[in-house]
Amino acid sequence: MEVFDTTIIGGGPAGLYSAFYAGLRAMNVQLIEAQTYLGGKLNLYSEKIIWDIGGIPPMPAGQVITHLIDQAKTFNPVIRTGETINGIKKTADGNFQLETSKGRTYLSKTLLLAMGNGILDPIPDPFFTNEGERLDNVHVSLTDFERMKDKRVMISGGGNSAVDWANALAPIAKEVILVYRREHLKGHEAEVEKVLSGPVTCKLQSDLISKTLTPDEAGIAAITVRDAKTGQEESVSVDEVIVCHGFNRKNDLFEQNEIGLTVFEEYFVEATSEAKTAIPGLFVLGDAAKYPGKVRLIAGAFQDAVNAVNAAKTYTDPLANAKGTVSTYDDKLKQKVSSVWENYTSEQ
Ligand SMILES: Cc1cc2nc3c(=O)[nH]c(=O)nc-3n(C[C@H](O)[C@H](O)[C@H](O)COP(=O)(O)OP(=O)(O)OC[C@H]3O[C@@H](n4cnc5c(N)ncnc54)[C@H](O)[C@@H]3O)c2cc1C
Repeated sequence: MEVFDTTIIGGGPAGLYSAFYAGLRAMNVQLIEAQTYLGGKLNLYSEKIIWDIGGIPPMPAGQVITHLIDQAKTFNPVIRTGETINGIKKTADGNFQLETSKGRTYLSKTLLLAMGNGILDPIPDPFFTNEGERLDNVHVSLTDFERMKDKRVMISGGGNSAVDWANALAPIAKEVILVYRREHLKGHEAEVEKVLSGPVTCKLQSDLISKTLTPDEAGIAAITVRDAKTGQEESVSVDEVIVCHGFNRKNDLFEQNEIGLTVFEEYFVEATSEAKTAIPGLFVLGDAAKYPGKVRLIAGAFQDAVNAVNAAKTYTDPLANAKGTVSTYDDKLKQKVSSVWENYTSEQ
């Protein structure tokens, strides 16, 4: 059976960038993603404009995913989607043996844990269903902005996602009404400030009491909102509803491994230094990692990926350059560099 130099668990920004970087370091790589699609959490906000990745012009997260996937494929790693790692052991000769949901077994010299907060499924809320049936105008994520044009959109929730959606939809929707049961919104200060001072109608410390369905009972036509401070109730008519109540996280791997992999603090794996964990050959990166100063952003995932790959590289080849400086004059890269250069000059 083929033994990979490294196996990356998770196909979000951390996993995808490390697939590229490990290829750059001449490693034999496989990446395994539980969902049937790549991109990790970016799929939850694929229409949101991302503007905080250095050197990349502002673009929707969906487009960032496309670029990440293209880059990840540069050195032809094996990429498997729709397959969950649900067991890890060590073999007598020191390799990791991975068991997957498809009943397959893979061998790998090192493991890069890029599993974010685990496999995410929206937390179900019966309020937004009709006798258990999903309603047509209720969404937990958006891939179709056009649909929101000139609509009255109610957002339920007050965390990062709710705040981001409110700001993103305000310029195109007829009205955005954000309802949150707490007093303060959570999220980046600038984004929260924008919601509070912009055109979004904010109903804080408010609860959703009851709903009126559309005549065909396929969607929600209006929601009664109660102001918890005054007790006043108001029926708000809506065209679309976005529910941002968080996600259930599945992280069975922490219970289903025989290598001593444990959760350090809720959903996180402790990195000792430069993405190293207490388990030799196992490295952690991206949102899954916990260490002082960890930044849970795409840019943070990229830095973790470089450190994790360099650590994995020197684990498999102790004589390899630990800092991972890769010259574009390297034989392996010459051809790629010249084709990039040709494309660039022909576009000028
Ligand atoms: C609403 C919202 C808005 C955000 N906006 C920004 C922004 O504007 N800019 C920014 O820089 N960051 C933003 N972030 C943060 C950014 O999305 C994360 O920091 C980034 O996605 C982390 O990447 P990751 O690869 O570590 O994890 P994830 O993106 O979570 O990917 C982890 C992947 O691992 C897979 N996985 C988990 N367990 C297994 C298993 N056992 N087997 C196989 N696969 C598994 C999961 O399915 C998932 O695809 C935002 C986050 C949210 C929620």
